[in-house]
Amino acid sequence: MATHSRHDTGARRRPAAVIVGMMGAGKTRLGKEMSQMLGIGFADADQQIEDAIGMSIPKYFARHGEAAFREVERRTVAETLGSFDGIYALGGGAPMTPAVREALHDYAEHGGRVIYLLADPSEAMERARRGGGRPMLDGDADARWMALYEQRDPVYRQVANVIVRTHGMTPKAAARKMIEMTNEGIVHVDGAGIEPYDVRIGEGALNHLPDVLGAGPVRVALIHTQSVQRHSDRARAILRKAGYEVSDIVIPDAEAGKTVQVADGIWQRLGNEGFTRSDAIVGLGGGACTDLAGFVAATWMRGIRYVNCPTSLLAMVDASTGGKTGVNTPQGKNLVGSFYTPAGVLADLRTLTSLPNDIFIEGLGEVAKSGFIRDPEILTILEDHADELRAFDGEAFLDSPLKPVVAELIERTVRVKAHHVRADLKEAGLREFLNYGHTFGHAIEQLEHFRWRHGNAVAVGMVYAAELSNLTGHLDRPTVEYTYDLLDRLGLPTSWNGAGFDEVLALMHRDKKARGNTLRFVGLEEIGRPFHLDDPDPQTVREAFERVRQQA
Ligand SMILES: NC(=O)c1ccc[n+]([C@@H]2O[C@H](COP(=O)([O-])OP(=O)(O)OC[C@H]3O[C@@H](n4cnc5c(N)ncnc54)[C@H](O)[C@@H]3O)[C@@H](O)[C@H]2O)c1
Ligand SMILES: O=C(O)C(=O)C[C@@H](O)[C@H](O)[C@H](O)COP(=O)(O)O
Repeated sequence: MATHSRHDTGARRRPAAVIVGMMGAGKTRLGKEMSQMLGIGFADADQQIEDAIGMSIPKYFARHGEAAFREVERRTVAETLGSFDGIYALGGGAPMTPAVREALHDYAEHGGRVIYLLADPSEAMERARRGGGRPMLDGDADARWMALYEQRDPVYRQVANVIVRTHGMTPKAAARKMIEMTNEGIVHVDGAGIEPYDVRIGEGALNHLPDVLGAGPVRVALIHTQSVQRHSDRARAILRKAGYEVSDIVIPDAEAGKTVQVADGIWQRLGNEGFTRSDAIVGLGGGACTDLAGFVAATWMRGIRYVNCPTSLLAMVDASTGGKTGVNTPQGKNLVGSFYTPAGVLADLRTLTSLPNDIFIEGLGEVAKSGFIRDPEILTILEDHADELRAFDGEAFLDSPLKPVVAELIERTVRVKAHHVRADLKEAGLREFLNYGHTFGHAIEQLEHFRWRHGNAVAVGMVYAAELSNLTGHLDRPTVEYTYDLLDRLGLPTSWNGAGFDEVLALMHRDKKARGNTLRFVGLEEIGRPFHLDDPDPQTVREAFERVRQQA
């Protein structure tokens, strides 16, 4: 499980995954299957306890009572969580003990995966009955099982960070799904004014859709573009299987879909199809689609639940997280919108299999931005893998050595985004650093009538910001040269000559960071140290433009 090693904080051993769930859910069966597939060990808490007490659990229960049993269980679980590195299945009642919950919470906080195995109740009841020897089911077994389920289900949901539904699956298919869903990166986003949510990055992340949407919505509007039909078909199947009524809404591709006219068409459909406040929206596509879907969610009945399923690299690393939603107007990019936080972000790496090479490369622009403003390790990874990244081939991606590299770049970039959003949701200061390269970049997009892709425009915008920082005496020349060199190696543009200075300047004055007649930029003092560059000398603003243009 590659993801876990990324979170390792020391030499301490800990399970690759812990499985919780009701009696009869298949924790032992599927845990063994997972451990065989992964070639790692398996431990079952009930078996460990029976070995330790030297008798069967029912006998121990009868002699010493439940409280004594729970104490042995607590000790066993605590010890195993700190010393075992295979798959660990817990007894159904273990998470009901507060100390076990705390230990699981600590384990999950340090990157551990707690899987709630959610089987179909009738299947699980039947298995639990067949298994016998379960003191908690004494009497009417099915009624007892149901009562325990009602008690325990909310607790399992609280301790787990992965919920896997196995209804109708063979044990092998279920174990494969469990491996897939645990082997993913999770970035938690919280902060003032933010209902906390997770960004999940991995193959099969779309499987989380029902659990992120929850039981509230009856209807779900699945907003997507034609270009991602294959993936929206998969999302629709997952949603329908979970019992939602799905409205399929196809919008125009790219920036053409990010308009108030498109939003209006969707508002009309939601109205005609009876969408209420408890219903939900899923935006599946590139950043233009998730921006638009979020905007519709923010405005429909003043705000309904939404989940983003980004399918381009750029949307995975940036657009889908942080709650900036909006549309463009003829006067500029993203001029109308709202800060509105998603309920979750599911970045399914499988969707990248259909992503064209040039759109993947565009996404590297925002990845590099995050390296420049905060995480230099991102730049090192980009340097080390520039040739392979530049040669990205979606069809070969999932089986290629590039997959873990891209997964790590996505997770690191999302962490940079989460850091800024957490501290400053509504962009009063720190969050503006995420706008590095955007003042000039947005002007290019507008002047090129969106024929230039966002990430490419931001790449040139970063060159402009680096030159401006250099001209104002903040950034050394080698770092400016490094910016040109790295972006160039990744296949990103570093110059632009599409319009005159006055047109660019007029658009930069309309940037959202501008105040009154004052231009405001994000500059760089050194890699990892952005700063607010307010009201720079007009001559320098022009000179930086000339430098970027001269290269073209
Ligand atoms: N909200 C934010 O915080 C934020 C952050 C960064 C960018 N953005 C916005 O995001 C947009 C740019 O995002 P983008 O680069 O994803 O552009 P995009 O949405 O235009 O997608 C690029 C192209 O790739 C296609 N595509 C996407 N995923 C695909 C897949 N898996 N297979 C095949 N084709 C696929 C799209 O249909 C489109 O043609 C801009 O509008 C930008 O302003 C928003
Ligand atoms: O999340 C942010 O904040 C950003 O600035 C991220 C940018 O990369 C992104 O392009 C965003 O859409 C720009 O927003 P805007 O406020 O400049 O329109």
